[in-house]
Amino acid sequence: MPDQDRRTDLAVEISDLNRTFGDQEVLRGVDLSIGRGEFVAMLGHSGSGKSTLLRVLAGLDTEVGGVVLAPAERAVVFQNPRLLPWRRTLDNVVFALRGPDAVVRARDALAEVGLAAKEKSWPLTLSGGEAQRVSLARALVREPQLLLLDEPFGALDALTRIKMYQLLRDLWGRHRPAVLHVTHDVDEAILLADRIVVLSDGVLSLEIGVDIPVPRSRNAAGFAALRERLLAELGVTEEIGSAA
Ligand SMILES: Nc1ncnc2c1ncn2[C@@H]1O[C@H](COP(=O)(O)OP(=O)(O)OP(=O)(O)O)[C@@H](O)[C@H]1O
Repeated sequence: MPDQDRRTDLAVEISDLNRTFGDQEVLRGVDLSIGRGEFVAMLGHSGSGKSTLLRVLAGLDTEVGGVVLAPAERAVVFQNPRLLPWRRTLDNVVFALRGPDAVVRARDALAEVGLAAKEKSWPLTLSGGEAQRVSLARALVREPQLLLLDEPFGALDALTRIKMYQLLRDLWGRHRPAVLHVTHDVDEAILLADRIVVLSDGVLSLEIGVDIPVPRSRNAAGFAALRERLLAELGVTEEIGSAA
Protein backbone atom coordinates (compact mmCIF):
# COMPACT_ATOMS: atom_id res chain seq x y z
CA MET A 1 0.00 0.00 0.00
CA PRO A 2 1.66 3.26 -1.06
CA ASP A 3 2.08 6.18 1.31
CA GLN A 4 -0.51 8.84 0.95
CA ASP A 5 0.59 11.76 -1.21
CA ARG A 6 1.60 14.40 1.32
CA ARG A 7 0.45 17.28 -0.84
CA THR A 8 -3.24 16.41 -0.59
CA ASP A 9 -5.66 17.34 2.18
CA LEU A 10 -6.72 13.73 2.42
CA ALA A 11 -5.40 11.20 4.90
CA VAL A 12 -7.22 8.29 3.26
CA GLU A 13 -8.37 7.72 -0.30
CA ILE A 14 -10.12 4.49 -1.16
CA SER A 15 -11.56 3.89 -4.60
CA ASP A 16 -13.44 0.90 -5.89
CA LEU A 17 -12.29 -1.32 -3.03
CA ASN A 18 -13.29 -4.95 -3.39
CA ARG A 19 -12.61 -7.86 -1.07
CA THR A 20 -13.83 -11.39 -1.51
CA PHE A 21 -13.47 -14.42 0.73
CA GLY A 22 -14.03 -17.45 -1.46
CA ASP A 23 -17.14 -16.58 -3.42
CA GLN A 24 -18.41 -14.13 -0.79
CA GLU A 25 -18.06 -10.49 -1.87
CA VAL A 26 -17.54 -8.77 1.48
CA LEU A 27 -16.62 -5.29 0.17
CA ARG A 28 -18.06 -4.16 -3.15
CA GLY A 29 -16.83 -1.03 -4.89
CA VAL A 30 -16.26 1.03 -1.76
CA ASP A 31 -15.19 4.66 -2.32
CA LEU A 32 -14.22 6.56 0.81
CA SER A 33 -12.01 9.56 1.53
CA ILE A 34 -11.05 10.88 4.95
CA GLY A 35 -9.57 14.35 5.31
CA ARG A 36 -6.51 15.02 7.45
CA GLY A 37 -7.70 15.45 11.01
CA GLU A 38 -11.27 14.46 10.12
CA PHE A 39 -13.31 12.21 12.45
CA VAL A 40 -15.42 9.71 10.52
CA ALA A 41 -17.66 7.11 12.17
CA MET A 42 -18.75 3.97 10.37
CA LEU A 43 -22.00 2.21 11.25
CA GLY A 44 -23.21 -1.12 9.93
CA HIS A 45 -24.83 -4.37 10.89
CA SER A 46 -22.79 -7.28 12.12
CA GLY A 47 -21.16 -8.92 9.10
CA SER A 48 -21.48 -5.86 6.84
CA GLY A 49 -17.70 -5.70 6.33
CA LYS A 50 -16.63 -2.97 8.78
CA SER A 51 -13.74 -4.84 10.37
CA THR A 52 -12.63 -6.06 6.96
CA LEU A 53 -12.41 -2.47 5.74
CA LEU A 54 -10.59 -1.41 8.88
CA ARG A 55 -8.07 -4.23 8.50
CA VAL A 56 -7.39 -3.13 4.94
CA LEU A 57 -6.74 0.42 6.13
CA ALA A 58 -4.51 -0.90 8.89
CA GLY A 59 -2.40 -2.66 6.26
CA LEU A 60 -3.26 -6.06 7.77
CA ASP A 61 -5.02 -7.26 4.60
CA THR A 62 -3.64 -6.58 1.14
CA GLU A 63 -5.59 -9.18 -0.85
CA VAL A 64 -7.89 -6.53 -2.26
CA GLY A 65 -8.99 -5.01 -5.54
CA GLY A 66 -9.09 -1.25 -6.09
CA VAL A 67 -6.90 1.56 -4.81
CA VAL A 68 -6.17 2.24 -1.14
CA LEU A 69 -4.02 5.17 -0.12
CA ALA A 70 -3.36 5.56 3.60
CA PRO A 71 -0.55 7.02 5.70
CA ALA A 72 2.14 4.67 6.97
CA GLU A 73 1.80 6.25 10.43
CA ARG A 74 -1.37 4.59 11.63
CA ALA A 75 -2.54 2.90 14.80
CA VAL A 76 -5.44 0.62 15.66
CA VAL A 77 -7.46 0.28 18.86
CA PHE A 78 -9.65 -2.81 19.11
CA GLN A 79 -12.60 -3.66 21.36
CA ASN A 80 -10.26 -5.83 23.39
CA PRO A 81 -7.38 -3.64 24.66
CA ARG A 82 -4.84 -6.38 23.79
CA LEU A 83 -2.32 -5.37 26.45
CA LEU A 84 0.61 -7.68 27.10
CA PRO A 85 -0.16 -9.16 30.54
CA TRP A 86 3.49 -9.76 31.43
CA ARG A 87 4.41 -6.08 30.95
CA ARG A 88 3.46 -3.34 33.37
CA THR A 89 1.23 -0.52 32.14
CA LEU A 90 4.08 1.85 31.26
CA ASP A 91 5.98 -0.91 29.46
CA ASN A 92 2.90 -1.63 27.37
CA VAL A 93 2.94 1.97 26.14
CA VAL A 94 6.72 2.05 25.64
CA PHE A 95 6.54 -1.19 23.67
CA ALA A 96 7.54 -0.71 20.02
CA LEU A 97 8.41 2.93 20.67
CA ARG A 98 11.86 4.03 19.48
CA GLY A 99 14.24 6.73 20.61
CA PRO A 100 15.94 7.90 23.81
CA ASP A 101 12.84 9.76 24.97
CA ALA A 102 10.54 6.74 24.63
CA VAL A 103 9.88 6.42 28.37
CA VAL A 104 9.22 10.15 28.81
CA ARG A 105 6.78 10.11 25.90
CA ALA A 106 5.02 7.03 27.26
CA ARG A 107 4.69 8.68 30.69
CA ASP A 108 3.20 11.79 29.08
CA ALA A 109 0.74 9.64 27.13
CA LEU A 110 -0.35 7.80 30.29
CA ALA A 111 -0.81 11.14 32.06
CA GLU A 112 -2.95 12.34 29.14
CA VAL A 113 -5.37 9.46 29.64
CA GLY A 114 -5.37 10.05 33.41
CA LEU A 115 -3.38 6.97 34.37
CA ALA A 116 -0.05 8.35 35.56
CA ALA A 117 -0.60 6.68 38.94
CA LYS A 118 -1.02 3.27 37.32
CA GLU A 119 2.25 3.09 35.40
CA LYS A 120 3.54 0.21 37.50
CA SER A 121 0.28 -1.72 37.55
CA TRP A 122 -0.13 -5.04 35.78
CA PRO A 123 -2.78 -5.05 33.02
CA LEU A 124 -4.86 -7.71 34.78
CA THR A 125 -5.35 -5.38 37.75
CA LEU A 126 -6.85 -2.59 35.59
CA SER A 127 -10.57 -2.08 35.04
CA GLY A 128 -11.90 -2.48 31.49
CA GLY A 129 -12.07 1.29 31.05
CA GLU A 130 -8.54 1.79 32.37
CA ALA A 131 -7.17 -0.92 30.09
CA GLN A 132 -8.82 0.75 27.11
CA ARG A 133 -7.31 4.09 28.13
CA VAL A 134 -3.87 2.43 28.12
CA SER A 135 -4.65 1.10 24.67
CA LEU A 136 -5.51 4.63 23.50
CA ALA A 137 -2.29 5.99 25.03
CA ARG A 138 -0.28 3.27 23.28
CA ALA A 139 -1.88 4.20 19.95
CA LEU A 140 -1.48 7.96 20.27
CA VAL A 141 2.04 8.03 21.67
CA ARG A 142 3.29 7.31 18.15
CA GLU A 143 1.40 10.37 16.83
CA PRO A 144 -0.35 8.47 14.03
CA GLN A 145 -1.80 10.38 11.11
CA LEU A 146 -4.59 7.82 11.02
CA LEU A 147 -6.28 6.33 14.09
CA LEU A 148 -8.44 3.28 13.43
CA LEU A 149 -10.94 2.39 16.15
CA ASP A 150 -12.78 -0.93 15.96
CA GLU A 151 -15.66 -0.74 18.44
CA PRO A 152 -13.27 0.55 21.11
CA PHE A 153 -15.99 1.06 23.73
CA GLY A 154 -18.10 -1.98 22.83
CA ALA A 155 -17.16 -3.89 25.97
CA LEU A 156 -17.54 -1.00 28.43
CA ASP A 157 -20.49 -0.13 30.64
CA ALA A 158 -22.67 2.82 29.67
CA LEU A 159 -21.26 5.26 32.24
CA THR A 160 -17.64 4.50 31.41
CA ARG A 161 -18.47 4.92 27.75
CA ILE A 162 -19.66 8.47 28.26
CA LYS A 163 -16.38 9.35 29.99
CA MET A 164 -14.48 7.71 27.16
CA TYR A 165 -16.31 9.84 24.58
CA GLN A 166 -15.07 12.95 26.32
CA LEU A 167 -11.56 11.58 26.59
CA LEU A 168 -11.46 10.53 22.95
CA ARG A 169 -12.70 13.94 21.77
CA ASP A 170 -10.04 15.66 23.92
CA LEU A 171 -7.27 13.40 22.65
CA TRP A 172 -8.40 13.87 19.08
CA GLY A 173 -8.50 17.65 19.55
CA ARG A 174 -4.93 17.68 20.83
CA HIS A 175 -3.33 15.21 18.41
CA ARG A 176 -5.64 15.65 15.41
CA PRO A 177 -5.21 12.32 13.64
CA ALA A 178 -7.71 11.39 10.97
CA VAL A 179 -10.05 8.89 12.64
CA LEU A 180 -12.14 6.02 11.34
CA HIS A 181 -14.30 4.89 14.26
CA VAL A 182 -16.28 1.69 13.72
CA THR A 183 -19.27 1.32 16.02
CA HIS A 184 -22.71 -0.25 16.30
CA ASP A 185 -23.88 2.63 18.46
CA VAL A 186 -25.75 5.33 16.52
CA ASP A 187 -25.67 7.84 19.41
CA GLU A 188 -21.93 7.33 19.83
CA ALA A 189 -21.37 8.05 16.14
CA ILE A 190 -23.43 11.27 16.28
CA LEU A 191 -21.80 12.48 19.51
CA LEU A 192 -18.27 11.99 18.20
CA ALA A 193 -17.99 12.26 14.44
CA ASP A 194 -17.75 14.99 11.81
CA ARG A 195 -19.20 12.61 9.25
CA ILE A 196 -20.95 9.24 9.43
CA VAL A 197 -20.91 6.53 6.78
CA VAL A 198 -23.11 3.44 6.75
CA LEU A 199 -21.82 0.17 5.37
CA SER A 200 -24.58 -2.18 4.23
CA ASP A 201 -23.59 -5.61 2.94
CA GLY A 202 -20.23 -4.39 1.72
CA VAL A 203 -21.54 -1.23 0.04
CA LEU A 204 -21.37 2.33 1.40
CA SER A 205 -25.08 3.12 1.42
CA LEU A 206 -25.07 6.50 3.17
CA GLU A 207 -22.60 9.26 3.87
CA ILE A 208 -23.79 12.17 5.97
CA GLY A 209 -22.16 15.15 7.69
CA VAL A 210 -22.95 15.76 11.36
CA ASP A 211 -24.00 19.37 11.49
CA ILE A 212 -24.45 19.65 15.26
CA PRO A 213 -22.27 22.15 17.14
CA VAL A 214 -19.75 20.91 19.70
CA PRO A 215 -20.09 20.29 22.64
CA ARG A 216 -22.84 17.88 21.66
CA SER A 217 -25.49 16.19 23.71
CA ARG A 218 -28.33 13.83 22.92
CA ASN A 219 -30.71 16.75 23.50
CA ALA A 220 -29.10 18.93 20.83
CA ALA A 221 -31.28 20.22 18.00
CA GLY A 222 -30.99 17.89 15.04
CA PHE A 223 -29.79 14.92 17.10
CA ALA A 224 -33.08 13.00 17.11
CA ALA A 225 -33.70 13.57 13.41
CA LEU A 226 -30.24 12.35 12.45
CA ARG A 227 -30.63 9.36 14.74
CA GLU A 228 -33.92 8.43 13.05
CA ARG A 229 -32.39 8.80 9.63
CA LEU A 230 -29.49 6.52 10.52
CA LEU A 231 -31.71 3.91 12.19
CA ALA A 232 -33.95 3.91 9.12
CA GLU A 233 -30.91 3.39 6.90
CA LEU A 234 -29.92 0.48 9.13
CA GLY A 235 -33.46 -0.89 8.90
CA VAL A 236 -34.09 -0.65 12.65
CA THR A 237 -37.21 0.73 14.31
CA GLU A 238 -37.33 1.57 17.97
CA GLU A 239 -40.79 1.00 19.30
CA ILE A 240 -40.13 -1.37 22.11
CA GLY A 241 -43.25 -2.91 23.56
CA SER A 242 -45.52 -2.01 20.65
CA ALA A 243 -48.08 -4.66 19.76
CA ALA A 244 -46.63 -7.07 17.25
N1 LIG B 1 -10.64 -14.12 7.08
C1 LIG B 1 -11.89 -14.35 6.66
N2 LIG B 1 -12.19 -15.47 6.00
C2 LIG B 1 -13.46 -15.70 5.53
N3 LIG B 1 -14.48 -14.85 5.72
C3 LIG B 1 -14.23 -13.71 6.39
C4 LIG B 1 -12.93 -13.40 6.89
N4 LIG B 1 -12.99 -12.18 7.51
C5 LIG B 1 -14.27 -11.77 7.40
N5 LIG B 1 -15.00 -12.69 6.72
C6 LIG B 1 -16.44 -12.57 6.42
O1 LIG B 1 -16.69 -11.29 5.92
C7 LIG B 1 -17.94 -10.81 6.38
C8 LIG B 1 -17.74 -9.43 7.03
O2 LIG B 1 -17.00 -9.61 8.23
P1 LIG B 1 -16.52 -8.35 9.12
O3 LIG B 1 -15.80 -8.90 10.29
O4 LIG B 1 -15.83 -7.38 8.27
O5 LIG B 1 -17.95 -7.75 9.55
P2 LIG B 1 -18.26 -6.60 10.61
O6 LIG B 1 -19.17 -5.64 9.93
O7 LIG B 1 -17.01 -6.05 11.18
O8 LIG B 1 -19.08 -7.41 11.71
P3 LIG B 1 -19.13 -7.20 13.32
O9 LIG B 1 -19.87 -5.91 13.51
O10 LIG B 1 -19.91 -8.38 13.80
O11 LIG B 1 -17.73 -7.15 13.83
C9 LIG B 1 -18.51 -11.86 7.32
O12 LIG B 1 -19.45 -12.62 6.62
C10 LIG B 1 -17.30 -12.69 7.66
O13 LIG B 1 -17.63 -14.02 7.90
